[in-house]
Amino acid sequence: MIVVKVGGSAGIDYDAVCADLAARWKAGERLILVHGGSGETNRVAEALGHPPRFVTSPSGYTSRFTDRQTLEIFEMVYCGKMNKGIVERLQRLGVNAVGLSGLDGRIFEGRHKDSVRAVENGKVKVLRGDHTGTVERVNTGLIELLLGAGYLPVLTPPASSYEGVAINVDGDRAAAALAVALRADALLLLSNVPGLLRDYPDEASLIREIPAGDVEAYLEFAQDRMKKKVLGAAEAVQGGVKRVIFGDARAGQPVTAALEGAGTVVS
Ligand SMILES: Nc1ncnc2c1ncn2[C@@H]1O[C@H](COP(=O)(O)OP(=O)(O)OP(=O)(O)O)[C@@H](O)[C@H]1O
Repeated sequence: MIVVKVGGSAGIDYDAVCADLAARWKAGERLILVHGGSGETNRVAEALGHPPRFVTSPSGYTSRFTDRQTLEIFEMVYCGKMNKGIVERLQRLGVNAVGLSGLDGRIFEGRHKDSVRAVENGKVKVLRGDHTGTVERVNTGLIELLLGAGYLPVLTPPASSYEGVAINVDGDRAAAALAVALRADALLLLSNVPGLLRDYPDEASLIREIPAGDVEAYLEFAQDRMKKKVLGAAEAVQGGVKRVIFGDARAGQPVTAALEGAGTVVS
């Protein structure tokens, strides 16, 4: 079983990702796709007059402040345009894909965090009304039901809180939780960069290998949102996933290339 997470940053070639996935699926490989949608969410939020707000925690992690209106825009893009766009591509390629969010059947479940600590103008502030959380539980029963019946699951945030409230969760860490829960052989984190760069944005500074026991030491090279990807990789290998690969989804055969070792391989 392979869990593939494809991001939502500018430059990602979803046609290439879906064509590669479809070929592998038809050859008999068991796959699950998790996707993001941050770039398009930012664009739509601006267009709707509710621009995105990113906050940085005292420990340096950046996240989207998700008030109720932002959550609704997030759902429009992630569960709507992005999810259905990917499902349509796969259907056209002859793969019976089913697109679901983490809310559906509580595929992804976690605790709702209503407030976030953010550093603004050098001061730590507590912002309330946030709809975020971290995936703590995965409904593997529903995923296995779909896979067992021949459907390729295409999953996206948000998740469900334990009270049934929609929460924005990091897609990379959700994919890591899924890979752990399903005892996946590999987790691919595909985005618009060749992998983890030692000297971002210099693409020649690609880090090719990271020893599984040492992932957190590489957090220092990741800026902003890349930090969550590195954290997700650490969680996956600690949870027993044998290989995590940060790969490039901009062209070619992104899934195959990553599985063949292009990108940053954590093992
Ligand atoms: N050291 C680094 N190496 C590679 N990319 C980095 C690094 N530091 C920061 N980045 C940034 O991290 C981004 C990838 O993370 P991001 O979460 O934005 O992408 P995504 O997974 O495509 O999106 P989504 O949140 O929609 O799933 C890259 O586009 C790059 O700009």
